[in-house]
Amino acid sequence: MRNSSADDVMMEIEANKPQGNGLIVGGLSPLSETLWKEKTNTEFVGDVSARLAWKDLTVMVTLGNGETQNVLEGLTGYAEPGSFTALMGPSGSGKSTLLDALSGRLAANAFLSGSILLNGRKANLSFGTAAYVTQDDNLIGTLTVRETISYSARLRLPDRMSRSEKRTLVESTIIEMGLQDCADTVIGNWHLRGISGGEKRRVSIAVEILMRPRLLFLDEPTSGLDSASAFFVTQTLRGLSRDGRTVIASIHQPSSEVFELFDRLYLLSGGKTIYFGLASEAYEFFAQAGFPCPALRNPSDHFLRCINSDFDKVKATLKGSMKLRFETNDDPLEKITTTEAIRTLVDSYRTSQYCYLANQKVEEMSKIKGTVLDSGGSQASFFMQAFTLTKRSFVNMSRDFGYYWLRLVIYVVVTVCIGTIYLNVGTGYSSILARGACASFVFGFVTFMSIGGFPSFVEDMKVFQRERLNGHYGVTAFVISNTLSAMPFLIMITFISGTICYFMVHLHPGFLHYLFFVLCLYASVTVVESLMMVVASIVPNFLMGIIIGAGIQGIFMLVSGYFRLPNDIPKPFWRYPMSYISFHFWALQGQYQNDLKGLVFDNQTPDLPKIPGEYILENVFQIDVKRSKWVDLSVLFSMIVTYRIIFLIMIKVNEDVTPWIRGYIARRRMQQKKNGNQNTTVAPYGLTQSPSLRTYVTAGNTTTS
Ligand SMILES: Nc1ncnc2c1ncn2[C@@H]1O[C@H](COP(=O)(O)OP(=O)(O)OP(=O)(O)O)[C@@H](O)[C@H]1O
Repeated sequence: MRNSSADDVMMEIEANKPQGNGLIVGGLSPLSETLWKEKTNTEFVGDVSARLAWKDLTVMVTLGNGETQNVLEGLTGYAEPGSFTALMGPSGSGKSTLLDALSGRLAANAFLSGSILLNGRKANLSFGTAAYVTQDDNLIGTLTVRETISYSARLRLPDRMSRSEKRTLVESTIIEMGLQDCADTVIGNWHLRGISGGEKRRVSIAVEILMRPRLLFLDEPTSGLDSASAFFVTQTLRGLSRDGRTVIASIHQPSSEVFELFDRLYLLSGGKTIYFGLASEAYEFFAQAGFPCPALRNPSDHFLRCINSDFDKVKATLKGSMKLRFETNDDPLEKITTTEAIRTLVDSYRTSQYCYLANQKVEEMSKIKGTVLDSGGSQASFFMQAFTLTKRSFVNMSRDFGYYWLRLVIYVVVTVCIGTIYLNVGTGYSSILARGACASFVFGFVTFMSIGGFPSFVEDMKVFQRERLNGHYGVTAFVISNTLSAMPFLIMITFISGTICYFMVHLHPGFLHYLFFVLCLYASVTVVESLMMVVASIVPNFLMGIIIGAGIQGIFMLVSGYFRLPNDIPKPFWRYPMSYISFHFWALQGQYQNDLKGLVFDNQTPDLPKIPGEYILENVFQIDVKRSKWVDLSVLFSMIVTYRIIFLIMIKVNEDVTPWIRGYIARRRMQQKKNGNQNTTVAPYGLTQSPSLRTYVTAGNTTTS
């Protein structure tokens, strides 16, 4: 069977190959060519298009009880430059798994056998070699479409590329994706009305095609869109493929207009191939197999109707006249079960010319060793990445009312309340405890409110995970930018609220005392932020994260030395190490000294001598007065650094160690099951674990498909 339309396209691309200056770049538009030239100093670049082939691909997953399940079984297929391949099948047929297997993103409990070849070589596609557009549009809601694409360009394009060149690339991408009309509209979030779902999807695609990747994977790019938006998105994808790119997308339920845009169709059911070939010939295949598409039925609906075994359950539950109507219908599908139809179609495909041609083509493709495509990840320097991320994050924080502005309002209100309650606290006998309680409330409850930023951290983490997996920037640049961008807001919030509190309560007078108080408040709030970032990297669900963060802070508060005096805190666990780990402990110790040292307080009765602050510190609050309060402050700052380092380590662990451990556990379970029950299916010979990042990327969405 000849692929006439794809061949025509290929000829067109061949004819358009730019030549000259000894440089030959295959199948690229002038813009794409610029990027590839930027990437290499070699005289001869060669054909950089991506030919992807997969042979006998089997994916087996281990379930919680150690049982195994084949999600994909012996799939063979290919995707060529200049063509748009659609993966279709009923829910649970393995579309996402095939896409994940091809892009190197399988879950840790999934094991892969067979081969995946990119340009005739074993493929290793993780971190940016291929672009992957996920189902969820994890974009920053406060940025406009143009800003989103521009920041992405600055994050990844080489530093030596001029600003005007970068701008040209951004503008051309906006035009390519048909986003001109909404270029200056914000993406939108919970309080900002933004662009439509279809436009969001196109922005997600625009960001991924900026670096002109040769291979583009998309997981259900049309899901949740109305038919017009779905058509527009699909047409854009087809347009992208015509630029010499290889585009593979899983599509759930395409309309007939959308279906007509597919070049090739990979139809799956229960992890088996039902059909692979030209989309336009699927109609003929189904007719040959005994399931012709009835007149007036959308072909894609018909194909999915034939292979969706859920229809058996629907038929079984239909009673009476409806059932009779089915049985008297001429449609062959109404006479047999879907399971039987699937079996017939799988067998028909295996013995068909389509299968024969696909195998032959894959054999051919595996013999030709083409260009090794390097990572399509960032080409910007570390400093450029860190600078751009800091700026982007700062802009987002300043525009998102819920990030810091709302907190500023609450902090001001709460500190005015504190100021009113402890107004001019003085140096009377009763003010000794009042000062202690005031400090405890400020460093306990006021810092606790920083937990309110957690939902925003979770959103940031989702964007980071998407961008990280597509190789946009490194972990260190993200951690540094995150720390720097929040700094001005935290300084503003803590200095404004700290100043209100300090002057209303009339704490120990003197500039250094004031400075210490606000610095201590700033450090404590930043420690809480850093702690919550660590929590966000472990528990990306915002409700669970807030509960865990609140729990940790509650425990820290208990051992701060206010609710139980330091010497009375039970040893060894609560006193050592818990009170030393608690930032409240250091903040309170420092502030008590800052406030009381040097002051003299009235005694219980006027005839008794006045009480020096040092005496109170040592005997009432059990504070070590020999230790400088600045030491306490330095400990708080070192905690910020420590938590940020833990945050960085946790991200690295999530990326590298967790999938490895999960894979190891899955193997162990499988082995144990095998030992306990010889009949259980176990990994066939040659099954290898795939490079795994899928759990990591989906963790934020609490789904694995
Ligand atoms: N890592 C995994 N662990 C356990 N089961 C898995 C795993 N990955 C996939 N599966 C199972 O394999 C089957 C195919 O899943 P997959 O997500 O690939 O289907 P799909 O065709 O993309 O479905 P949908 O259209 O609903 O997203 C499902 O039954 C799913 O539960």
